[in-house]
Amino acid sequence: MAAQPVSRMLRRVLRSSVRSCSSGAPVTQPRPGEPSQSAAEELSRRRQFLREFAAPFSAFLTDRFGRQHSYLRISLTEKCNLRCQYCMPEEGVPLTPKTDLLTTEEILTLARLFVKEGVDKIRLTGGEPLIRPDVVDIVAQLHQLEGLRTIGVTTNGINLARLLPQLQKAGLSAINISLDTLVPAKFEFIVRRKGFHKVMEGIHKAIELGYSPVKVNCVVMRGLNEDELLDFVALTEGLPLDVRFIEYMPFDGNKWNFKKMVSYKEMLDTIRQQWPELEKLPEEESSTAKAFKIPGFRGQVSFITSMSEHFCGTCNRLRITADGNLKVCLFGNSEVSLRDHLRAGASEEELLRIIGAAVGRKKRQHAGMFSISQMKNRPMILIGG
Ligand SMILES: Nc1nc2c(ncn2[C@@H]2O[C@H](COP(=O)(O)OP(=O)(O)OP(=O)(O)O)[C@@H](O)[C@H]2O)c(=O)[nH]1
Ligand SMILES: C[S@@+](CC[C@H](N)C(=O)[O-])C[C@H]1O[C@@H](n2cnc3c(N)ncnc32)[C@H](O)[C@@H]1O
Ligand code: SF4
Ligand code: SF4
Repeated sequence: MAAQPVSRMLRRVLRSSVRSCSSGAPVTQPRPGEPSQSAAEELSRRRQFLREFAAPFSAFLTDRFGRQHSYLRISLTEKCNLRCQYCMPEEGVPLTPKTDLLTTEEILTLARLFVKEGVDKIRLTGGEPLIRPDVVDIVAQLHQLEGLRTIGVTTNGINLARLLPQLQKAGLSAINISLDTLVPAKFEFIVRRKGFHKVMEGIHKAIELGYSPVKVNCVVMRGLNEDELLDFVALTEGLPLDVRFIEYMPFDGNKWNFKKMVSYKEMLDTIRQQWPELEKLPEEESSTAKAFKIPGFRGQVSFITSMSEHFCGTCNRLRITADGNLKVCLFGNSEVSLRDHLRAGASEEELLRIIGAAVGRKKRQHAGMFSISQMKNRPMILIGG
């Protein structure tokens, strides 16, 4: 049951009006004598309108809790030029033989199918997506897909300054860069490789090329970098960055333990002690991050609170791993191989039925951090975030 083109258009217009509202664009002006409406009220009014009047979303991408999955994360590679402690074991991970990884054609075939069904945002991840030799070409081909509004990349930033001009020309619209410390020696310790200055160069290149905001992902770990929270916040005074502090999450081989996790509340307290004027901002309904700003600063800070306050209720994300598995939840170990079905010659309808069944089995929420830490899952590098 493919979504109708007109209803897709309507949905998109309405969604974009919700987005423009949540991103701080002007809201409806009050009539003379009426109280002015806050951005949050306006956002909630537009969402209500969207729920009531927008045409149905693809049934295959809608789960039993009514969540509509319009955001697809595709892992382009299992390899990486860094070895971050929180993501992978020092000795590396067993890699899938090349013949079992998705080819570029297979990635594009799947992307086309998902976009046809209503996915309007694709994020390329990895491993490190910018080490895939044809990444620029993949972005260019995705850019041709009608209905795809956002093409994003999450990168460690090492190859970014060099590749970003080409990626931008190819159609890359959003960029998230991982950086966990502002101290070069600590960088080497956390990621077990050199490259701090290249990442900084990548961040400045993204700003120079007009990406706004440039999101900086910072995984906060006790004893490692929680003492740098205020320095990261200070960075947003003069730069149009969205620094996103991420709670440390458990994955296979990353030695997670509760004591190393710094919770959202604790981070917020630390920042509020220095900047009591920190102000909450509205955000998109399905955002992974809670956003804040210090009045007068160019940038903002956010918190990705997967562990202490999950956001599963508004989840709109599906994942395809580099070896072609559809993973409906970051913390769920149930996967289905789209690669095998594709290679066996499955038709679009058959693929959609398989995708729909997997989405239908998606759980309401993740199992809680202590259960997750005991569960079998992939190492993060083989998922892609
Ligand atoms: N729990 C949970 N965490 C997620 C999910 N998607 C992304 N993250 C985590 O959020 C952090 C930042 O991920 P990004 O790759 O920048 O993606 P994003 O947060 O969706 O980025 P935007 O599209 O810019 O909102 C990483 O630690 C991801 O693992 C999700 O669906 N569930
Ligand atoms: C797995 S990486 C892949 C993309 C790219 N290599 C990068 O580092 O940006 C995607 C995101 O997941 C985050 N991440 C990795 N391991 C994590 C963990 N244990 N807890 C929270 N976030 C994690 C990274 O910081 C990064 O922002
Ligand atoms: S977080 Fe990204 S850069 Fe770091 S090891 Fe994992 S995939 Fe590589
Ligand atoms: S943990 Fe799973 S259900 Fe929750 S937001 Fe992440 S992907 Fe979605």
